[in-house]
Amino acid sequence: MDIVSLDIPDVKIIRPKKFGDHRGFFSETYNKKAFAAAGIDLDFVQDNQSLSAEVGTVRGLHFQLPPFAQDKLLRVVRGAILDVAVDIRRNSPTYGQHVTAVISAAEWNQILVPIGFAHGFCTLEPDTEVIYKVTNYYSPEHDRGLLWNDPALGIDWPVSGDKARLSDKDHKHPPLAELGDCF
Ligand SMILES: Cc1cn([C@H]2C[C@H](O)[C@@H](COP(=O)(O)OP(=O)(O)O[C@H]3O[C@H](C)C(=O)[C@H](O)[C@H]3O)O2)c(=O)[nH]c1=O
Repeated sequence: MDIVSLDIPDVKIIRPKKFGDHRGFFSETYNKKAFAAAGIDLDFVQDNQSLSAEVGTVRGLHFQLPPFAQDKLLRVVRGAILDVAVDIRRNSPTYGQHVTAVISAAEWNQILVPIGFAHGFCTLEPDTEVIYKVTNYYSPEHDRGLLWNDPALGIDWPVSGDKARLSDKDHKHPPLAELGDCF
């Protein structure tokens, strides 16, 4: 298993080993002991899966407030996404800054987005299927969002606002300037 930190080092890219043979492949996609040995000691309590049919589907930017804040370990089992994590930890030197990574079935990579980040992605291929583990349960009362295309974030999304496919909810999140203190 390889682990690489992104420019905001709390966000990491993990690539598990993939054992191929004439039948196909096998991969341990998560191993708590291996993660702990790499200094990532998290207890995941819920698995999520989403399918996005169209290229340019944007889900995000989402987070849950404490005490239901979530670390997320995300992978793509079909297709590809541009994944985005925005640092919204008020006292962080990288507050308001973001990192991106292409996460795809072909790359067989994963992204670890810790508590304190608003998370989202844009699909790069049709019928993209994402699976991710979270360290806290879903709590609608603590579910919050940040406006995906807030100019203040400077995120270079691969889709323009008029072409992106979003949920009604995701059109209405506040920009960073109106977010207040969350973490
Ligand atoms: C997140 C979640 C949602 N739901 C229900 C609530 C809605 O009725 C339906 C769709 O939820 P939503 O539109 O929030 O789904 P996404 O837009 O894919 O949200 C996710 O998108 C980005 C990428 C994230 O990082 C979050 O994990 C998550 O917010 O599933 C549940 O029942 N449990 C859950 O944990």
